Amino acid sequence: MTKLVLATRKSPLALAQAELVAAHLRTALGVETELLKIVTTGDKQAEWSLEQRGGKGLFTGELEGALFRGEADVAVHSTKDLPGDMAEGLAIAGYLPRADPRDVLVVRTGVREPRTLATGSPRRRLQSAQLFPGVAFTEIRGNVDTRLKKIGELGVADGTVLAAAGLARLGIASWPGVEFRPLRLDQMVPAVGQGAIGVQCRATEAEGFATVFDQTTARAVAVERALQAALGGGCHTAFAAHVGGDVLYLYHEQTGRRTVSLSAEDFARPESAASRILKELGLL
Ligand SMILES: NCc1[nH]cc(CCC(=O)O)c1CC(=O)O
Repeated sequence: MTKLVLATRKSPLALAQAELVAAHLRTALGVETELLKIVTTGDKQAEWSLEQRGGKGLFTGELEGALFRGEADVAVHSTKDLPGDMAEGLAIAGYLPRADPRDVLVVRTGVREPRTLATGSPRRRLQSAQLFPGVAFTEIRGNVDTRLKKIGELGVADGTVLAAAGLARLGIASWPGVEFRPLRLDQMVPAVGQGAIGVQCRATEAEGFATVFDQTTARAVAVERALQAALGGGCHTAFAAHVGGDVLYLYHEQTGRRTVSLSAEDFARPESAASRILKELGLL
């Protein structure tokens, strides 16, 4: 097989994720890869509020374009940033084994209970407000290290919330001036696909990757993404779903946090499972 061109964003986290996929493809397929680094709209607009502008596909659209035009063979994404409905003609080739899916509360050293949190994510804001009644929120943008500096050095807020997987992939186990406190799945339900690196390809080539990626992650993420698609919301609605083993953790602003046991049949038919579960919760 010839070299595969792998499209990735240029952020440090995206590059770390692309290297993991490149290494995996080398081991699994014996194929070498070449990185095509792309600056996406989301990267250029660091000062925008994602909620105000609508975050859908901001980090993924340009990578998908490279696949369509044949400039890249695969695109690497944080599954969390992938819109629920995939562009026609593209498919998920698969996922790397999911890393720690939890969110981590990052607080300035010494802060016991944060009174201000810097996060723009409605999912994190609403769930944090239940953990810390009365907490106030501010926006925060930028790469993970910028965010950590804003809390530890600049004190723009008492804390923020970050994905454990992102911190781990950047090799950040500690940071000056802050403490990391991982939140349990039942305290802060992770975003759909959080911790899973997704590999996208042209639909016509998906079969070639059938046995290359992680089936357990695919099975879990299929249910999470089916729920997201059925609700029709992008990544910036206050909705969260995470499947760990046979348990679905769900958060919706109308229902709060819920857990649902999943059957083998649910995993075999994620779309039917999603609509049944959402109907039972009164969300459809
Ligand atoms: N919102 C940006 C984003 N997209 C994916 C991750 C982390 C890595 C992952 O979830 O796989 C992050 C950073 C964060 O939310 O802390």
